[in-house]
Amino acid sequence: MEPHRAATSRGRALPNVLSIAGSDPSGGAGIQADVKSISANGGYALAVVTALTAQNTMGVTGVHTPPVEFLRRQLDAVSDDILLDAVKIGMLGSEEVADCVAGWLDDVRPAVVVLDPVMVATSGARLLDDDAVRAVLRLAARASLVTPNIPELGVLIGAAPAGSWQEALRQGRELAGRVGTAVLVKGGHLPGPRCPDALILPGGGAGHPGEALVFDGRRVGTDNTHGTGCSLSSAIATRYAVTGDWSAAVREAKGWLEAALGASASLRVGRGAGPVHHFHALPDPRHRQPFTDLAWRDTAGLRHEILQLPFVVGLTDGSLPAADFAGYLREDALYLREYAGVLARTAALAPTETEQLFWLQCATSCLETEAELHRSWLGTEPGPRGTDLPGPVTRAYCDHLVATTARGSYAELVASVLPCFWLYAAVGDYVRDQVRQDGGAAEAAHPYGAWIATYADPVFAEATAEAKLIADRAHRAASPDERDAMLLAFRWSATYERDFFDAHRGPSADAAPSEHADLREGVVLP
Ligand SMILES: Nc1ncnc2c1ncn2[C@@H]1O[C@H](COP(=O)(O)OP(=O)(O)O)[C@@H](O)[C@H]1O
Ligand SMILES: Cc1ncc(COP(=O)(O)OP(=O)(O)O)c(N)n1
Repeated sequence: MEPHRAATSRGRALPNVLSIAGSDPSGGAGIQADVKSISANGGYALAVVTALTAQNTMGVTGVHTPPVEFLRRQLDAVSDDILLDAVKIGMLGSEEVADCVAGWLDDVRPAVVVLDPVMVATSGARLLDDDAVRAVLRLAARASLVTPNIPELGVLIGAAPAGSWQEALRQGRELAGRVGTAVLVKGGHLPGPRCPDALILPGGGAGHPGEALVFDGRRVGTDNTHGTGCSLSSAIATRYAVTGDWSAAVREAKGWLEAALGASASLRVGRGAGPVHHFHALPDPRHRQPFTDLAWRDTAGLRHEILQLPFVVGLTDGSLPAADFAGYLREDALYLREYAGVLARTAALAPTETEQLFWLQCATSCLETEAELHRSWLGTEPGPRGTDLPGPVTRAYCDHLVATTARGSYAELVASVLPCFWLYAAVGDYVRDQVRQDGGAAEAAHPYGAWIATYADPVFAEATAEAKLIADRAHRAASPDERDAMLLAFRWSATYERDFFDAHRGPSADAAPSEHADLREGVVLP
């Protein structure tokens, strides 16, 4: 057996780790899982394919093994050129393939070899001929570590699969003694809430031959265990190449795999036993960008729709009927009253005094704007609470906001209140710019010119900018689930903003602009 040599990668950024294994086109096991696992654990992955399987999460439907001469060619091509810090061996399929790999190992003598003696897939499909077991044992004697699962361990020592952890450890010791190689006994196939693995070094880690170093772990409640053996052995090979320490390599690889199993539900691949999430530790690319960039891009379609709405077109070219504009202002006043309450609740959840004060000031200015809308534009005083009922869109929008306050996440709430600032400001800027493009005279003569001029309020623009900064800050501090919830909350509010504009175009939409001349300069609406 090749003595365990320390990793040769020290001084290089990443160790070169070669996987010699079969292909699983569904990506969860085999060489595809190995490449992901090596990469996720800090190695540079190389891959030599022993066999092709037709496979998905439900099972294996076929195996095709290319001529072994070509396998040897692949192996030589890699080792002639590249210094290998570790080799992981997976599915071999036949005695001929196993002997070909053994011959190459004898010629190249890589520093570290981890052998996962793949025999049967979780689905039950055979991935190794019966008469190839002896060839695998010959290969095991050339490896640094062998990682059989419970049934494979039984086959390798010619016994029935162990029915208990103690029995598995006994079998592991027997295998280590027979092949003179370290053995990792894996508890995945045994029942129970724990999922231990144990490392048995044939020479004994601390001078105790056959001593088992147990790595306890919890059993993750998932069916997504396709490729756990492939992923674990590749991760151990990589971490050993980095650390030069088997105990550290197993501990780190096992911890990584447990987290990959825990995150597997987020992948949703196939209908059977799904893959683990090899890259669970990488930040979700969606979350590396500021929330405001993500949310703005996410709602591009909605914003485009808003600018095409008859209400916005009519407001811009002055053709909006007075009744529709008045209806819009009335609903706006009702909305602002409830929105002020939502902002006050946002303030209550704010993590800093500065943010708390900001939301409270916004709530106050909403109530002032509501009063101003009534006095200057609608010719009424704000009525007592509950006397004037909002329309269905306003009701639904406010209910969405209030429901978000009830869920209690500050980040989600900030995302849900933001479109009212930002979309209103953006639509306002658009309308003002469109009207200005027609020249100052057109602006002065515009039936809604006085209203449109209010869009230029610098205080509101400042508040919008501050609300965006707060949303980005909350997003950075949020959990992945909360970040998803933020995006969804923003999208819902943006949808209601669109519907709010869309609700204010009545049957009088064809009316001539001259009917609205009385709206200029804040003249009281009917
Ligand atoms: N449900 C689970 N929760 C946590 N770890 C698991 C689970 N299933 C398997 N493992 C771990 O995955 C690795 C591979 O285990 P095992 O299923 O025994 O091998 P194989 O995938 O080769 O059949 C081991 O480290 C084992 O402890
Ligand atoms: C091509 C290929 N190689 C190996 C396996 C078995 O992988 P393993 O990690 O033991 O996981 P399960 O398939 O047993 O879940 C495979 N299926 N395909």
